Amino acid sequence: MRNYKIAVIPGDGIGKEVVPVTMDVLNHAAECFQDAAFTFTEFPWGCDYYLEHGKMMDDDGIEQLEEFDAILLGAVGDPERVPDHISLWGLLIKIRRSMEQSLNIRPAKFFKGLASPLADPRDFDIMVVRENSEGEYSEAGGRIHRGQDELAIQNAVFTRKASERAIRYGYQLAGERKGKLTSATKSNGIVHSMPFWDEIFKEVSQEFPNVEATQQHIDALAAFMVSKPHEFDVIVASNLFGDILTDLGGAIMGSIGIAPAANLNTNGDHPSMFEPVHGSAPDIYGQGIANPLGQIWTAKMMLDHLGEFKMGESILDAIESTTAAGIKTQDIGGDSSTVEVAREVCDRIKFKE
Ligand SMILES: NC(=O)c1ccc[n+]([C@@H]2O[C@H](COP(=O)([O-])OP(=O)(O)OC[C@H]3O[C@@H](n4cnc5c(N)ncnc54)[C@H](O)[C@@H]3O)[C@@H](O)[C@H]2O)c1
Ligand SMILES: O=C(O)C[C@@H](O)C(=O)O
Ligand SMILES: [K+]
Ligand SMILES: [Mn+2]
Repeated sequence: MRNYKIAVIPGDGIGKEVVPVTMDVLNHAAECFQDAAFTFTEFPWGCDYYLEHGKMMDDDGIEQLEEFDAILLGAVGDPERVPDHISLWGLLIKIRRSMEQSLNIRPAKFFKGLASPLADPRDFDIMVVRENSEGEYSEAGGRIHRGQDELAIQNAVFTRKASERAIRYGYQLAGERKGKLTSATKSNGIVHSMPFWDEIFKEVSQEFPNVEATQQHIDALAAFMVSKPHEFDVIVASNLFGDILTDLGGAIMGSIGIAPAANLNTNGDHPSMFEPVHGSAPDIYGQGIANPLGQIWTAKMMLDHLGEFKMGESILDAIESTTAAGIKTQDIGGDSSTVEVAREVCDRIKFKE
């Protein structure tokens, strides 16, 4: 019996609704397969914790997380009560950076049984590799003066090391898939970091002669993701560009409530973290209507990461068969609750040899 220790951080808002049902799905899959089990340890960190303790997580929170095989996170943010930059940098981004989760892998694929808002979505299957450690998300900069002379400077940071790491991963992944890699750039407007990114994209292409490499300015690329998503395979993007493209990826699938993400630690020194692309959705929190499929899909990504491929596949199959049967939350045109959808996914998990 393989036993996995999973740290669970539901966080804020609908994170507290979609995470518990995902633990049910994982437990259910473990019962079906009989050869692996999960021990979940829950952490109460988030905005409630901040308002009580003045910090988003324990001071030694990162050390506490080190002993786990993986982290399952819901969402962080309660913008009415805590400024978003405080909550995200105090928990989500803190974990991503301290645990060197330098890549954020986010799929977007055509889903059976889901009405995409696109008139002709075709059978698209995209993987976005988002650089997850630097770029436009940087603490370098500051604010000076007050009043009419006040100014803010925000520096983007692009290192050769992190850019190369994301781009090389993109090439490798494309090589294992359809062999097409698109780099999101903006080197017509952003004159230092983006030409640098493009140069690295070109250099690394030499190692992958079988991958068809294209670069596209982010504005046009965003439009193409809507007009011809089926032409993409892997897209590699800086932190902010990848962030934006992956909400778009969720939207063209049918809802951002479906899209999952894997924050991968690639040096093996720390656990990786699995969370949906969406946030805490304060507008629907508390109604029991949040779509749990994005979070449940993160369980599949976590299982792949742990080497439990069959179990992961069985969860994705169960998700697809649930939507195909029309059991869906409101955001994708159904009337089922979070709990009903998750229960249906559990019931549809089948053992695979
Ligand atoms: N990784 C994260 O934890 C993360 C990601 C994005 C936003 N946030 C935070 O979440 C808070 C809200 O941000 P936002 O409103 O920009 O983005 P959001 O993703 O929370 O919500 C955007 C819209 O999508 C809907 N939505 C999101 N997830 C859904 C689901 N599972 N089912 C049905 N509908 C869903 C919401 O109701 C809302 O209308 C902010 O504090 C923000 O900083 C956190
Ligand atoms: O900008 C971020 O990384 C936070 C959130 O929008 C996400 O996509 O995880
Ligand atoms: K999230
Ligand atoms: Mn985002």
